Amino acid sequence: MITPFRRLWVSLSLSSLGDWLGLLALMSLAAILTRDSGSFAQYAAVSGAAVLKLAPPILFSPFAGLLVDRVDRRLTMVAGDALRALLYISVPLVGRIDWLLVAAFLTAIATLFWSPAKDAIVPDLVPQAKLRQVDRIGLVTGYGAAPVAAAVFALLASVSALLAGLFPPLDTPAADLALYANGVAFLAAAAVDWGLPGPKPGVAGQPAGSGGPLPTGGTEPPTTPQAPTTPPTADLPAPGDDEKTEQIAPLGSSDDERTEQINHLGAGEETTEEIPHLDAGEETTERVAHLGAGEETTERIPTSEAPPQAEGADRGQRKQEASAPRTPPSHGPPSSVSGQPGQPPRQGAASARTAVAPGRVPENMLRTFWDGVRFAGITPLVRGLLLGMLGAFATSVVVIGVGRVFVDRLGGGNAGFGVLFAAVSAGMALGVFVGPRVLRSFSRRRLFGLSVAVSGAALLLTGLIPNMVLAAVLTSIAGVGVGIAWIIGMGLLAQEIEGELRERTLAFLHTAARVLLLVALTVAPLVAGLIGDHRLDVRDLGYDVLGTGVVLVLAGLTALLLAVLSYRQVDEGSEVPLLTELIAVLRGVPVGPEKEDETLPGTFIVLEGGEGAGKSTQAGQLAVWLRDEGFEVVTTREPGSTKLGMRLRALLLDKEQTGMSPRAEALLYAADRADHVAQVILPALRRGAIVISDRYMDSTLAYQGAGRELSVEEIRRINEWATDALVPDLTVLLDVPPAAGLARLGGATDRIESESEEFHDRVRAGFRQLAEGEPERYLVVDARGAQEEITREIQRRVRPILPDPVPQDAEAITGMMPIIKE
Ligand SMILES: Nc1ncnc2c1ncn2[C@@H]1O[C@H](COP(=O)(O)OP(=O)(O)O)[C@@H](O)[C@H]1O
Ligand SMILES: Cc1cn([C@H]2C[C@H](O)[C@@H](COP(=O)(O)OP(=O)(O)O)O2)c(=O)[nH]c1=O
Repeated sequence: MITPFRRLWVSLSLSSLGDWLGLLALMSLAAILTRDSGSFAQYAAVSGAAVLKLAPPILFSPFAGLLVDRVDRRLTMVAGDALRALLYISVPLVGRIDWLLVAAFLTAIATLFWSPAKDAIVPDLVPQAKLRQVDRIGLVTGYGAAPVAAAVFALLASVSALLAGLFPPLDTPAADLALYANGVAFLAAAAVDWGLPGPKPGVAGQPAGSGGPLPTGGTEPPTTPQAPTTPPTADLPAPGDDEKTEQIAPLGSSDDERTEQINHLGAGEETTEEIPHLDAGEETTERVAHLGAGEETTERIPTSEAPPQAEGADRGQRKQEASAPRTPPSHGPPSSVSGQPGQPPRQGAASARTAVAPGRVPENMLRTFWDGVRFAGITPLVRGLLLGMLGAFATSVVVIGVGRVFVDRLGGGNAGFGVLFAAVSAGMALGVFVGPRVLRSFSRRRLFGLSVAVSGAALLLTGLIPNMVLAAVLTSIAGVGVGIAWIIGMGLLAQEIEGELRERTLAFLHTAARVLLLVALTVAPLVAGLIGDHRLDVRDLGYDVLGTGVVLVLAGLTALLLAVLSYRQVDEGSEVPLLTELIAVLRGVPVGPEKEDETLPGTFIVLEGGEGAGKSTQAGQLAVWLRDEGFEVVTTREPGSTKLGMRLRALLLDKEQTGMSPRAEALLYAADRADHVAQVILPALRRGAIVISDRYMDSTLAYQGAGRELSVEEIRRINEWATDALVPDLTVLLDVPPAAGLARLGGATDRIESESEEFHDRVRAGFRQLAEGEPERYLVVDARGAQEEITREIQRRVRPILPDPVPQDAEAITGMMPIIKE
């Protein structure tokens, strides 16, 4: 069955393919039609076609969005596709350059109206759970179509040449076939659009904007056709669905929707255990699946394995109740992101991206631009990133601007242009894809500068050595450089700035990229035309100086210069020289003499403090924030985060367990910690996650050391052994007078909480003493303050120690790559 969703997918793919193919074919035909009019006219025609096709969306997209709000979206889509089909077919039939230019402009206008109609129709056709997937499909079809279109173009050009060879009467310009094919693709898209469901009853005739919550972020209940009848999980596995990403709840979702999986590999047994997150002290149940010999079971067990009489077991319950009004506990599967409590419906990933999508935020482009420029001046890092990203992007676009004439001079013709275009765009796509994965232990900031430089060097060589095959290889390398720089730059920018400023800066980036694109496409061919082609004869050796080649060399040099400038701004000034670090990373050895032990890519943050200080609350808040920032976060706690730990916890907190000797108690906490580090913390840190633990070693030093009056030094030694000396990167001490903390909990309940007031006073003093000993590794916060203020204070302290981002949400960030066609 063809679902509306699939129809949409087919239609989007056809349109994207057609758009790219159209751009290539029009540029090619422009070159062919003006071949006899002198080289300058030829350059002007090629860049004219490109500019007329690309400029309207850049200049007018906000206005088109407003107009489309008043008409039927489906019909707008059908009309947009049909019109483009007719225009593309008309170009080779008329066969005149002036009509070609007019048609290029008109197709762009058609796209201008088609795009917002498509954006508005998406939420009507797609259940909320799939919006994210649609986002991704939009990106894949948007960018992925570029190299495919280029390949198709090269193929059609070759077929065309072959046909002309076999049947001389068919000797039409080689781009004709591509344009006809393009017309057919758009006709097909129009037919597919026709089959999309029309406006729903009640919504009919309503303006697109008010029915489509995507641009407005509306809060009406889901009205998608599938949503009410299909359970959210049932429609998840679909083509291209990525389980991992689905499990990561969309930005802004409440923390309790997320679960993490920890794999324990035991003797012949594999256990996948989903542990609860500490979200405002809330504990959810946990599902443990044992995969034994051919047997699979899923059992639900309570979080605390303590016997019923253990007071400790009630704590989770009580906390859950306390926080219930704020975020109702969710026992649902992690993927049920639709219908989230406390979340306005349909404010998923799709709207997160729309917030910065082109043409929406920059309502006043000039203001956006100006704000961006002003902000860019604030930090060197931001300045350097913008400089490098825009520079790399703009210079590589030059390849497309001069490419058509360049390959003509190299005897590449249409097929050659297709190959060149495919090389650049596939390179960019590859760069964006591998960027976060390449040289993981190498500094992201340095890799950023290097990628820009690599793309510059590749362009330089392309211009210097006019050879078709080399050009294809080198331009794809340039593309990879741009892609990597772009994805890393986006990640670093997102980490450096937040809130409204971030959106503005991203909007600026987007606008600037599009403007630069236009400038590069206009100016580059014209400069090439002005330079002209010459032949240098040095004694017997002749060298062809091509105008296009010179422009590529200039673009390469500019990119190299920008790479140096931006590298200077961006590099954090590590003592290890760039080359040393690079070589070390390539050889797979740790960098620098001081890091002889295993270097853990993750970050370890611990919250410490007395009872009721707000540790779980703050751990939850911190986790939500960091996840929104795109990090993988593991929240955990002591005691009791492993299977063994749960049993120890039950023993340790059971009030019936009277007369436990202090040393035994200290050793049991240390045993719990040893298991916790080995099973949960280290694996997460090794894969680069941020681990947030509610209590760690300092609790034992304070409670069993200061509180039980054992030797703090001895306990430290035992714990260093237990944890293999794993020290947190940051410990946040929430300092609160014991009475105030215990009062928040509504009185003492477990074995430790029921200790005397003096005991808790000693514990508090113990914590403070630890923090005073190592002020650079601690943040001490007065936990009597307002919860939100404490959260902000912690964020301020955490921000500088965050690792370079490895965006999991690569697709959301990729969305910021300027789309040429839209
Ligand atoms: N800054 C604060 N001011 C007032 N109450 C708070 C604050 N932080 C947390 N609470 C409340 O205090 C209680 C205990 O907080 P919790 O985070 O569970 O502490 P801990 O994990 O340190 O025992 C909860 O009911 C929580 O809502
Ligand atoms: C980790 C740790 C906890 N404890 C005590 C402190 C708490 O009273 C108890 C942990 O119980 P828990 O319910 O986790 O308390 P909280 O929410 O305050 O973290 O165990 C120690 O005495 N030593 C330790 O090393």
